[in-house]
Parts: sequence; C-alpha cells; structure tokens
Amino acid sequence: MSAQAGSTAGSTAGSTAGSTEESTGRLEARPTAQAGAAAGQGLRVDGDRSALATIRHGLSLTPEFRKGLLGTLALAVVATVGKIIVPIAVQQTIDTGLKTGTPDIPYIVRAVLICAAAVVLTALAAYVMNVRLYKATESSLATLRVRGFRHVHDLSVLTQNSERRGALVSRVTNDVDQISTFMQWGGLMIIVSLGQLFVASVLMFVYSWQLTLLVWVCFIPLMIALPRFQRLLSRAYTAVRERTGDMLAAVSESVVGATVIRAYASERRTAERVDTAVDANKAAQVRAQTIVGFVFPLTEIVAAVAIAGIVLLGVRLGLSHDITAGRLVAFLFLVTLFVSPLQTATEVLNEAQNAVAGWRRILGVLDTPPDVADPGERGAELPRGPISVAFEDVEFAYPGGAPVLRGVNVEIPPRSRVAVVGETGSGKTTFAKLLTRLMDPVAGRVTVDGYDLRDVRFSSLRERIVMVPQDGFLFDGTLEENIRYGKPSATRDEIRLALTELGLADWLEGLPAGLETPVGQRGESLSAGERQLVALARAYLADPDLLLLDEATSAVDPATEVRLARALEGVTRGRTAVSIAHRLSTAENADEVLVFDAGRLVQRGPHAELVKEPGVYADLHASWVSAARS
Ligand SMILES: Nc1ncnc2c1ncn2[C@@H]1O[C@H](COP(=O)(O)OP(=O)(O)OP(=O)(O)O)[C@@H](O)[C@H]1O
Repeated sequence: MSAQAGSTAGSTAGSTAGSTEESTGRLEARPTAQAGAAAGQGLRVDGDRSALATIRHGLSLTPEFRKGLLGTLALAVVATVGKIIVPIAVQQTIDTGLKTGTPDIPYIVRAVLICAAAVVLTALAAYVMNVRLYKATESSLATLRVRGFRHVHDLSVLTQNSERRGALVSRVTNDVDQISTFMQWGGLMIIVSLGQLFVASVLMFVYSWQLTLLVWVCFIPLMIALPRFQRLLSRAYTAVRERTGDMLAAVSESVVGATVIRAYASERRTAERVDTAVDANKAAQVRAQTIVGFVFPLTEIVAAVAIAGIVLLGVRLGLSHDITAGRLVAFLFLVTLFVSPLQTATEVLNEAQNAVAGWRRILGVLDTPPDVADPGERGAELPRGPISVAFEDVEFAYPGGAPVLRGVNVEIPPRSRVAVVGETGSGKTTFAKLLTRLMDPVAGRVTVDGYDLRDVRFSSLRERIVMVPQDGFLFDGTLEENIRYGKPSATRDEIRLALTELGLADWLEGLPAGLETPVGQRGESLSAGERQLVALARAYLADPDLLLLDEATSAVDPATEVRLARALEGVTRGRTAVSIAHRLSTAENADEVLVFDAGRLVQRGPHAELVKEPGVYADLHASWVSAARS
C-alpha cells in the first residue's frame, strides 16, 4: 500500500518541477488559437462525469487496452478457479481417500496430482495474464502520453497560458502514471476479487451454510466500514500529494532561483520556506501511514476472529455430524480465499480513485478543442516568394479583457522592412502573434499574399512565416544542433556557410569548440547576444519569406551589437521583414515604421518623416536618443 501511495503521492511533482517554455525559435510551433470570445478559456476538467463514465471514456481512447481484454479476463477466471480446486481436493482426500481407515493411496495420489496441475495452471495463467496486462497497459499509456503531448501543442497559446506550463507537463507524465497501477492490476483485480468472493462464498455455502453465515456476520460490518476508511485514506493521500507538490515547488524554485536568492541574501528565508514545506509533507505522510496502519490489520483481526469461530462452531457441527472433517478443513482454506479480496479492496478502491482523478486531468487536456484549427488539406498553399501582408479592420481582445488592438488597417508590401514601435503594452506583440496565427482576430482579418490566414494550411504557414522571439529558446545541445532546428536536413557545411553569409564566421572561430560548442540548458552557456545570433542563424537557415523579429531589449556588448546588426541585415535581405523594434537603429533603417499606441495604429511612414511630426513617434525617438546619450 505505502509503496503505491508513495508513487501516487509524487504525482504533483511535475506540476512544479519542470517548466517548459516551448518557443522553438519559430513561432510556427503549431500556431493555434481562436482568439474569439471563447478562446483561451483554459483546460476543461469534467468533474461532473461519473467515475465509471470517466473510466469508460478514458478506456475508449486507448483501444490497445481493450484489445484482448476478454482473453486476459478468461485467464483471470482460470487463475481464480484454479485456486478453488485445492480446497476441493483437500476435502476429497480427507473425506474419501481416508474414509475407510485404510488410506486409498491411488485416490489420494490422483487428488494430489490434480492439485499440483491446478497450482501449475493457476500460476501459468496468472503469469500470462500479468504479461498481457503489462503490455496492454504500457502501450495504452504510451498512446495516452503521445496523444496528450500532441494535443498540448495543438492547444492555443491562450489555453496553454491559462495553465502553469509545468502543470501541463504533469498532465501528460505524472497523471498518466497515476492510472497505470489501476490499469495494470486494479481494474482486473476488482473483477477477479468479486469473482473469487462469489465462488468462495458459493462453495462455502455448499459445505456448510451455518459456517458461511458466521463468516458473513463477521465480515459485513467490515465491508460497511471499509468504504468510509477508504474515503479517509483518500483524503489523507490527497493531502500528501498536495504537500509533496508544495515541497517540490519550494525546492525547485529555490534551485532555479538560486542566483536571485544569493543576490538578495535571502538564503535564510528560502531555507525556512523549504523547511516548512518539508515538515508539512512529513506530517501529511505520517497521518496517512497512521490510518494505513490502523485499517490494514483490521481485515486480519476480523479473519482471525472468524477462523476461531469457524473452528469452534465447526467442531460442534462435526460432533453432530452436520459437517465432515474434510469439509471443515476445506472451509478454512476457503475463508482465506474469501478474505484476500477484502484485503485488496481498500487498495484497489484507492487506486481506482487515483486513476479516475488522473483520467479526469488527462481528458481535460484531450477534450479541450484546439481553437485555432488547421484547415489541413483543404487549406491554401502559399506560393514561394516575398510575402505581402494586410490587416483589415483587425480587432483583438484577450479572453475576458478589453480590446487590446482596435481598427488596425495596414498593408505591408512584399520585400519591405517594417519596424513596429510603441510604448510597452501598446499591442506590438499581439500584432505579431496575429500575423503568425498564434491567435485569430476577434473581428476583421489578416491576409498574406491575399489569403486569409485562417485558410492557409499550417505546414505552408510554418514554412513561409518564421518568428525570431526576443530570447530564442535554445535546447541543451551543441550550437550546430540548435541552428539545425531551422532546417533539420541542413549539413554541417550548410550551417557553416549560413554563419559565414551572416558575417558570423569570426565569432564561430572564437568559440572554444566551434559548432560543437555546448550551449547549456536553455542556452545558458552563451550570452544573451550570442543566443540572439543563434536564433538569427536558425531563421536564416529556415529561409522563410516573411520574417518576424521580436528585437531583444537586453543590452549587448558593442562587438556583439555590430555582429547582430550585420546578421540582421543578412537575414532580412530580400524578404518581407517585420521587426518589433526596441532600438533606434532598427526604426531608422526600416522602409516604414508602424507606430502603435493603446492598441491603435496611430502613425505610419518612414523614420525621416515621422520624426519631424509631433506625435507618439517623435516622443519615442526623443526618449531613445536621451537614453543613448545617458
Ligand atoms: N496573455 C494575455 N492575456 C491577457 N492580456 C494580455 C496578454 N498578453 C498581453 N496582454 C495585454 O495586451 C496588451 C498588449 O500587450 P502586448 O504584449 O501586445 O504589448 P507590447 O506592445 O508588445 O508590449 P511590450 O513592448 O512590453 O512587449 C497589454 O495591455 C497586455 O497587458
């Protein structure tokens, strides 16, 4: 029990232990999201669905599990029936083989052989049943994980944002684990146990209805009490899972935020938080184990009382010739078969509850429809060549919020370089997300090459439109592997050439291991500026026709600044490029500047013209200039 409880107790671990930012350097990472009023409402969790309906729906998603289940069940029946043969053989041996006073050796040998065959058959059936169950369970869990993982990627960014990313990871990892024990043996065990209980009861009744009545009288109160204890246990283990989650959150946060903790000398406060969480977890565990310690011996105590009663009453019945010696001994065997399902009942019920909770959370992911749909095969394929973009009366509001973009009308001709500027919160990033179809507008439409973005198939969209986010996510691997994300088929020479064409050959040579240089987790071994260089090289290799750049705000050293400008020039050459600009130079070099203010496009034109007009851009420009001087 405790081992299983422990395994489920850790199920919230993932919700805090791992946060997976998923930006891959290409915002095409399954652009999804209907940004309409219904968009981004978070994941569904259908708490109203009954436990049985949840299990049924969950199993319907994993046909692997249902396939061959009847065969497995048949094996389970063989394993159960096999156990019944032993007490029958014992009864026959005593009552018939030893009846005359002179043992009937051939009869006894036959009974023993039947017994041995039954034991071997039972063991074999149980073994094959377990192997089949493990196989079926593992392949259905793998299916669930893959489906869950794919679906998380299909969900809109708004839906993803409504959940902690770690919690999403937990749903496709730990929550799936949570149902594994139940699938492996719990579900079948309920059927087998009920069968065993029934068969044992029938046979006991055949041997002696009086003794059977005694057994039921002993066990009925326990059967009534068990579900109550089970609820108590379930609550205790829920508390354990929550406390374990809190503890892991505290520990992982203190490890991830170690630099900030040191910088602000808050080690003591952090240690106290961790200690409190560890203590709370310990208290919850102790409470749960105390209940386990009380509940588990109960069945054994009741069984001992029942056996004592059977012996006493059995002997009396024997004296009055109401039961034979063989039947009495066989009855004692049968009582153990009757008790063992009860002993596993609490455990199975606990597992069933965990499994239902796990299924609810997984189904919560799978039942949430992706609100930005891929038109798929029906969708348009964008022709190659620099892309033109148009926003027509575009309006956008985040779910439950006020409009953050209003009445945006703009045309971006092919091959032009556009800088998008504005105060923080003015709607620049939202504009970029709509352009990459991470979300759809609430009103109006966005077109590329005359096609409504909603009608363009994802594969084409991803190939032709690439976004370089502010802090390009790097994976733990080498520089080469990270750049290759832009074009998985790229050879090493192509990657080298790309870096040379972007004017980054000298930078590459300066690196300790060149393309083999490890970038560390999330690229932490590189500087922020170098990470941007990798993101640009990646985008260059992807060779899109429309490039969106979210310029990094972090300051970089002058040498990297020069490299970045050079690489940027190379990446945007010959393409339509839209940059969310945080640097004066980007706006100055753009063909056109789009100025956003409080969700509206308030000015547009070349830098040289805009800077002369009084307005938002002139004010922004003034603040850039003064920041550069200070
Ligand atoms: N996921 C979200 N949910 C709700 N509101 C959001 C969300 N993302 C952005 N907003 C709001 O939308 C408005 C526009 O945000 P946006 O990120 O587009 O601005 P921005 O101009 O890119 O800002 P910055 O320069 O700081 O990145 C802001 O008021 C912001 O608070």
